[in-house]
Amino acid sequence: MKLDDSTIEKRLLHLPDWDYFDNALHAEFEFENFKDCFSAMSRIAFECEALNHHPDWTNVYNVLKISLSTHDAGGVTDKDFKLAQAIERIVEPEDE
Ligand SMILES: C[C@H](O)[C@H](O)[C@H]1CNC2=NC(N)=NC(=O)C2=N1
Repeated sequence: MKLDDSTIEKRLLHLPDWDYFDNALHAEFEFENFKDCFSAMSRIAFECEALNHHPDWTNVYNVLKISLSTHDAGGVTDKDFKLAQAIERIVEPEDE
């Protein structure tokens, strides 16, 4: 079920790397180099398969841009927050 804007904004208070616009959650992560970036991407890919939920993402060298939305629902759902949290645990483990 698509979440409403105020629910999304409230839940984003716990995810400071993420913004909400264009009906999706967005984050950008910068790594030391391509190897570190792609390594994080492959770890994220396993989480996506486990959750059966997949990001729109782009990678240029050491930068990873991720957008999360639930295509079937036409907006942001709990699945997107679950995946955003899983991505945070991979990319920013020291924040846990
Ligand atoms: C059949 C399968 O469950 C769907 O295609 C899933 C897979 N991953 C998905 N990922 C995202 N981001 N949105 C979806 O609607 C979606 N649907």
